[in-house]
Amino acid sequence: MAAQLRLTELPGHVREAVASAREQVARLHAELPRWELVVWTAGNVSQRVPVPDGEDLFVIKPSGVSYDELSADTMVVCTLAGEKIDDGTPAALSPSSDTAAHACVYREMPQVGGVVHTHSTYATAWAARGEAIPCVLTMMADEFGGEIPVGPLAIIGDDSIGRGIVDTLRDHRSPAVLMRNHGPFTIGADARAAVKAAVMCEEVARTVHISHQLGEPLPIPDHTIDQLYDRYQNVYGQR
Ligand SMILES: O=C(CO)[C@@H](O)[C@@H](O)COP(=O)(O)O
Repeated sequence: MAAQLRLTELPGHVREAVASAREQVARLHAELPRWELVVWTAGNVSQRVPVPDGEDLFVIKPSGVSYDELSADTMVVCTLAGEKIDDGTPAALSPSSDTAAHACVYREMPQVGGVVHTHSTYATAWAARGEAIPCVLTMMADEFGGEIPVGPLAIIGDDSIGRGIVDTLRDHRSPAVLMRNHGPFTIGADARAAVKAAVMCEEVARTVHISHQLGEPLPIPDHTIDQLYDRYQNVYGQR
């Protein structure tokens, strides 16, 4: 625990931002079983807490806690070094086992406000083959701007998973990466956007898998992908 950092001693606006992030992240974890992206506790969501004139923090779920037992009060607050602060939760309550990976993404990609990790079945099946999901659906062009790339085999325990995510996505339009032999990690402007990317990643992984079983999916020309991506990112929905 970063003992020198105590939530109760932070400025009021930071404490309010932490409280809001805790509510959002706790609520968003319910989306993982809702969209059948996880079994048991095998997935996690986090959100950055910007700290003006200081180092940002982030909020992440506690490790191994059932989704129906999660609440805002149990969301763990960490530094960008991935260390739990004195956040009011029991000292023994450990953050997600993927905290180092989330922290690495937040340190290296300042535009990222949310990170999600699941082992959703079809996306993880593509990850097991180390095969990128080709951009053969307009929905993929819309959300991912091209293929969903594969990241390296990296073993949990240090920030090698995080470095693999950053090295793969840093210069890529996709908000999702299939970490080889492991599963998808997604990023977004906030946790909700990262959860959406995880939902869409599993949906297109399933569709392209089914298409592959029946024949060879047809590629979409790059200029068409660009056109679809631009429309979806800048026009689609309510502005
Ligand atoms: O993939 C792994 C462990 O290998 C983790 O993402 C998964 O079990 C979820 O762990 P947490 O409950 O977030 O610690």
